[in-house]
Amino acid sequence: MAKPVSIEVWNPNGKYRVVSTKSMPGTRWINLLIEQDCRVEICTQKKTILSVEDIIALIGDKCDGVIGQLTEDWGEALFSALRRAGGTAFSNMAVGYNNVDINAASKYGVAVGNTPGVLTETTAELAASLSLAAARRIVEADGFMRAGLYDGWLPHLYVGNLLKGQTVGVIGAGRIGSAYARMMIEGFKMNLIYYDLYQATRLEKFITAYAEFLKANGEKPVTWKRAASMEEVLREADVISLHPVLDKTTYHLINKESLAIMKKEAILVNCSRGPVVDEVALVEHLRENPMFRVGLDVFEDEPYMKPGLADMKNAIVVPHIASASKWTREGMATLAALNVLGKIKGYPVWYDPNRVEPFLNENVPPPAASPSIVNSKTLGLPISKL
Ligand SMILES: NC(=O)c1ccc[n+]([C@@H]2O[C@H](COP(=O)([O-])OP(=O)(O)OC[C@H]3O[C@@H](n4cnc5c(N)ncnc54)[C@H](O)[C@@H]3O)[C@@H](O)[C@H]2O)c1
Ligand SMILES: O=C(O)[C@H](O)CO
Repeated sequence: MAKPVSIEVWNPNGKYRVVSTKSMPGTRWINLLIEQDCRVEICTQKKTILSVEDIIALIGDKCDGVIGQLTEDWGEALFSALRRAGGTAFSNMAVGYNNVDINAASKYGVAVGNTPGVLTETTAELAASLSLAAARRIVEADGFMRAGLYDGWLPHLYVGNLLKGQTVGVIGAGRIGSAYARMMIEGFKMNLIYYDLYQATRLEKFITAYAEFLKANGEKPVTWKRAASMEEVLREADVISLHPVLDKTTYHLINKESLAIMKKEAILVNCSRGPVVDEVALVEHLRENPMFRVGLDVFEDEPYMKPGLADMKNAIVVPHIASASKWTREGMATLAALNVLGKIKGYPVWYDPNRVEPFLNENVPPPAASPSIVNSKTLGLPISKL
């Protein structure tokens, strides 16, 4: 028998019981649920990662829907428990849902929501920050200053790379990968090479138009190329940023062999998911190639780092904060709550998960729809015509 889990309750007399496994930023998401007759229970347990047993205890005997986190293992055990409690709705407070077994959810008739779009620019900005920090050795230089080692300007002190005119490589040019590419191209006039299973048509059009603009103003135009293979990107790019989903095709996409074909002074950034990179191979590569630099927001065995990584001066590491801006995190909470609410109330699924802005305007009520349900087709859920 699992121990009871501590909770905070809002609107105790609400008809529908919605559980959030974590406190989430802002209050709009709570208010939206309360306005629609939900009793909201927020787990207040002082434990960062909840176990399956903890969550089963939270679900209890009657639960209509759950808002969960990417650190939780949402599989057979949790979806069957949710279904037994009468629940049909779950949403990750994240766009990535590799922690969720979609087949198990669909088997129990549970809709699975995620939070696309609201975090695109915020995440791309962190990838751009890591790219810059690595190129200009900002973290190393900051440590040097704080250690009191600076005793005057020197021609060789913390010399890094100029991004202008270099090539940025993007693996996975979806929402975030494309936003990052635009930042690096428009901001730093880099050239692009990308690899994705699909053509990034809008991105290509943007760069073509930007190149025309530069040319018309007497500047060197930027260029773009869609690579036929990921290896082509790795060979040619000076800065490579990883933005694919994590699935069987992308697990250890970056490994000993792929690292070996990258330029010795390349920069690698990962703001996707840790297991996209073989971290043991990466530590080895960083050790053998001191001019190779890496910026990591995610780790293979999160929250842990593989042995040796923390000692590498050519690595910048931050704790999975790519989507951590106030506006984005509040928006993610709102989208996750509305995913769950929409299913409970029998609303349709929003017609385009790439256009979620109408749900984020605090001055008007959100559309009566679930913003993004990833198994909507399998469950045969109706799509909004709004
Ligand atoms: N670090 C963070 O805090 C953070 C924040 C947001 C998202 N993410 C991660 O970023 C991922 C991408 O988010 P998004 O909104 O851009 O999703 P998206 O679906 O718009 O983009 C993912 C892209 O990856 C491509 N892809 C899939 N398999 C591939 C493969 N084998 N090789 C190359 N490309 C492949 C897809 O075609 C797609 O274009 C999420 O799934 C999540 O895991 C991390
Ligand atoms: O997938 C996601 O959304 C992130 O990892 C957290 O923002």
